[in-house]
Amino acid sequence: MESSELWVGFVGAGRMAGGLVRGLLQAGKVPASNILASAPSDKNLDAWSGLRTTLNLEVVQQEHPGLPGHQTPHPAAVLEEIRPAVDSHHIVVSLVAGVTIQTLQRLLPPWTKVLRIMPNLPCVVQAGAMVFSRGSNAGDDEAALLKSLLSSCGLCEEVPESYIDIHTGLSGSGVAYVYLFAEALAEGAVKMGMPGALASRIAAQTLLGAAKMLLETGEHPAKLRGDVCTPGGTTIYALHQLEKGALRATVMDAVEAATNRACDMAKD
Ligand SMILES: NC(=O)C1=CN([C@@H]2O[C@H](COP(=O)(O)OP(=O)(O)OC[C@H]3O[C@@H](n4cnc5c(N)ncnc54)[C@H](OP(=O)(O)O)[C@@H]3O)[C@@H](O)[C@H]2O)C=CC1
Ligand SMILES: O=C(O)[C@@H]1CCC=N1
Repeated sequence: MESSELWVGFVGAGRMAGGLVRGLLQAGKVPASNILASAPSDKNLDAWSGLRTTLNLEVVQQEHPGLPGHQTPHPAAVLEEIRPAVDSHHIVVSLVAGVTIQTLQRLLPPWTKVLRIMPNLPCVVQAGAMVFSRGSNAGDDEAALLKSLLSSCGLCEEVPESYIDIHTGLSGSGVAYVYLFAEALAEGAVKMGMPGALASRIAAQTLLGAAKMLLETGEHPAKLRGDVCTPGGTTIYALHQLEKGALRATVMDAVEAATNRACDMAKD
């Protein structure tokens, strides 16, 4: 499909939807004139300047698929609202954490083509990590279209739906754990006398470089970590402190807590 024929509508104009739009626009995948977003108020719409914004129903009444990105206690109200306008040519894509394909299909007309995605915020800089799963009416064409669109925002893999909550704990939320780590690194350097702005820039570059090496070498992180440890040198002293603070177990607990919360949100 030509990008000029493709319409993308966002029900909910929040931070994650905005991040995906920025990724899509930067990659030239969809013209700005073909993007529409709805919100119940205009408090977040400043970030959407240059794009059209409207009411929920109108997003779906246009000739384009929808990406419901709202954060409400439960999606039922929003899906009930848009349901009358959902047509067989729409592809409904949900990025709502914890809401299953079964729930989406139950709340939409039975023939609706439903896809569920879990993105993360670095989509904004086209370095996102996304997974998606398809509902029973979504076929190869719909999956390929979604993958081609989202690949412009970063890594995008189709996975069994059972992995989506895990991906939420690992990566959707995981971005925040990494920011916390970056902050802690920089604060350690500030404590030792380095100016904060410089320490933050160096912390960010350290994370970027370490991530790039992981991806480009394909090595296990333990191997790369070992390469940094000069025998009797600085790094092993620091790692000993991190192990005493149970960093590894704490991070594993964090992924588990976020994954379990995503599962629980399905029941809210
Ligand atoms: N932030 C992230 O990093 C990630 C978020 N997600 C998912 O994205 C979704 C949105 O999260 P996030 O962007 O952080 O949240 P935000 O609070 O930034 O955005 C939520 C948006 O939804 C709008 N909204 C609320 N109720 C309705 C409604 N009834 N109809 C239409 N729009 C509505 C809000 O409008 P208003 O502000 O005017 O009330 C707001 O613009 C969540 O489901 C979350 O699970 C997934 C992966 C990562
Ligand atoms: O915190 C949340 O619930 C959402 C989902 C993943 C990232 N943000």
